[in-house]
Amino acid sequence: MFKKLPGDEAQHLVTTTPDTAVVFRPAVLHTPAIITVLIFTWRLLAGLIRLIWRHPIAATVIAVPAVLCWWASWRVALAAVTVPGSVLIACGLFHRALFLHWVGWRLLAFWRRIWVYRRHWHPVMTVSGLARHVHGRDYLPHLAHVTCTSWADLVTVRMLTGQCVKDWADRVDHLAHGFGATSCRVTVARAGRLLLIFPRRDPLAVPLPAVPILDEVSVGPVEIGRCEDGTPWRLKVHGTHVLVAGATGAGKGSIIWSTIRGLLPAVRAGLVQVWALDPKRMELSFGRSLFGDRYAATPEQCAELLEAAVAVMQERADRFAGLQRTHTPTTEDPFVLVVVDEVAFLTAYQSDKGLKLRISAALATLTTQGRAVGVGVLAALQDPRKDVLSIRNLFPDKIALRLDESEQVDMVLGDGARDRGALADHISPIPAQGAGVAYVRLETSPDPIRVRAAYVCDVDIRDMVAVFTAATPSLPGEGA
Ligand SMILES: Nc1ncnc2c1ncn2[C@@H]1O[C@H](COP(=O)(O)OP(=O)(O)OP(=O)(O)O)[C@@H](O)[C@H]1O
Repeated sequence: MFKKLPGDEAQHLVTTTPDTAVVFRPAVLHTPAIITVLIFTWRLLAGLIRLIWRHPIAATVIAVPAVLCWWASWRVALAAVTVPGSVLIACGLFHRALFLHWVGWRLLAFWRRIWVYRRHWHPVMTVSGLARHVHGRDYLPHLAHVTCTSWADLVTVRMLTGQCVKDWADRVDHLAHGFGATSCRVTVARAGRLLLIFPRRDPLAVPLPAVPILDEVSVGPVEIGRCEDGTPWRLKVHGTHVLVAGATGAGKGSIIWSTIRGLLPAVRAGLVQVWALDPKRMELSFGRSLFGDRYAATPEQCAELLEAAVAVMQERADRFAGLQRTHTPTTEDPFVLVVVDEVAFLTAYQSDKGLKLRISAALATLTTQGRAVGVGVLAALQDPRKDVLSIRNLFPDKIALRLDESEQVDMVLGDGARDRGALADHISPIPAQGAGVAYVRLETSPDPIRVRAAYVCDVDIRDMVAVFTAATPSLPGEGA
C-alpha cells in the first residue's frame, strides 16, 4: 500500500568522519506499517477535533448543510443555508457595526491568522531571532490568538520560556515588515503573553476638526482629539502636570488650544482659571481675552505670573493642611492651569540669569507641589534635552508629537517607550498627515498610546473668545 514509509530514507544514510574511513550507519528499527497508519489516523482525528474546538462556528456552518443534505435532501440544506445567509446580508446592509462586530472582524481575523501570521510565523520568528534551535529542535513562540479591529490586527503571543518583553520590543521592525505592516507595537497581555498590535490602516491620517464646546461643565479629563482605536482622547489636566514636546510645526498649539477649549465651560463657570505664559507671543496671544490679566509674555511678566501661581499654591497648602489631601474645584478655589508655550525660552534660552533662576524655581515648585492643591502645569517645548528642561521628569504625563531624532522619544516618554512602538520620529512632517499626531505615556501605563489632537483653527479661537466674552461680562483676571 505504501511504497515508502517515513524513516525509510534513514536506513540509507551513511556518514563518515572527514579524515578517516570510519563509517557510521544508523541502526534502523522497522516499524510495522499498521502502527504508522494508526499514528497517522490518530493525528488526523486529533487535528479534526482541535479544528472543531477552535472554530466551532465555522465547523457548524460547514457541517449542518452537509448533514442535512445527507439526512433530508439538498433542498432542505439549501434552505438552511439561504435563510441565515439572507439574515446576515440584511444585517450587513442595515446594521453594519453589529455585522462587523459579530461576523466581519471574526472572519477577517480567521483569514489573517491563516494567511498572514501562521504562514509567515516560522520564517519571521527564525530570521528575527525570536525562535531558538536547541539540540536539533526548533522552538517557536506560540501564536495564540488573532483578533481584528477596524484598524489593526491584535496578535496574542506566548513567549518562549526565558524570553522577556525587551527581546520582542527590540525586534518590532522585523515583526512589522515580516507580517506586512507599517509598524508594530508590543504590550504585555499577562505573564508570559504579549499583545502585538499591527495597524492595517492609519485612522489618524485625516485632520480632526475642533471638538464642539459642550454645555457640560467639567474639569477634565477633557476631550481633545481621538485615539488610534477610535475612542475619544481625553486629557487629564486636573491632578497632574502635562509636558508636550514636538518639533516646530508638530502641532503643540492644537493640544494647548484643544485643552483650553475643553475647559472653557468650566472657566465660564468659575471652576477653572487658565494662566497663560506666551514668551513667543504667537500662540496664546491670539485668544488673549480668555485669560484676562493672567497673561504674560515678557520674561519678567512670566516670572511674576509663575510666582503668583506659587503664592496661590502655598496659600492653599497652608489652608488645606490637615483638612484635605486632594483638591475639589470650587469657585473659591478653582483649578489653576498654568499653560506655558515654549518653556525653553524661559529656562535654557533665557540670558538673564536671575530671571532664569526665578522661573526655574517657580516651575519646579509648581510641578512638585501643585497638583494636590489644584494647580497644574501644561508646558510645551521643542527640544526635550535635559539641559533645556531639567525638570522634565517632574511631569507625570508626557506627550511626544513629531520629534527630529529617535533618541528624543525616550527623553520625552521615558525609557523603552520607542522600543514599545512610540515612533514619534517617524510621524509625517506634512501638516495634513502628521501635525497633532502624538504618542502619550500616562503616569498609570507604560504603554504609549497613539493619538491625534483636534485642530483648533484661528476661526475656532475667535469663536471661543466671542462665546466666552459674551457669557462673561467681567473677565476672569479682574480682581486677581
Ligand atoms: N491637530 C492638527 N491637525 C492638523 N493640522 C494641524 C494640527 N495642528 C497643527 N496643524 C497644522 O500645522 C501647523 C503648525 O502647527 P502649530 O503652530 O500648532 O505647531 P507648533 O508645534 O506649535 O509649532 P511651533 O513650535 O513652530 O510654534 C498649523 O499651522 C496647522 O496648519
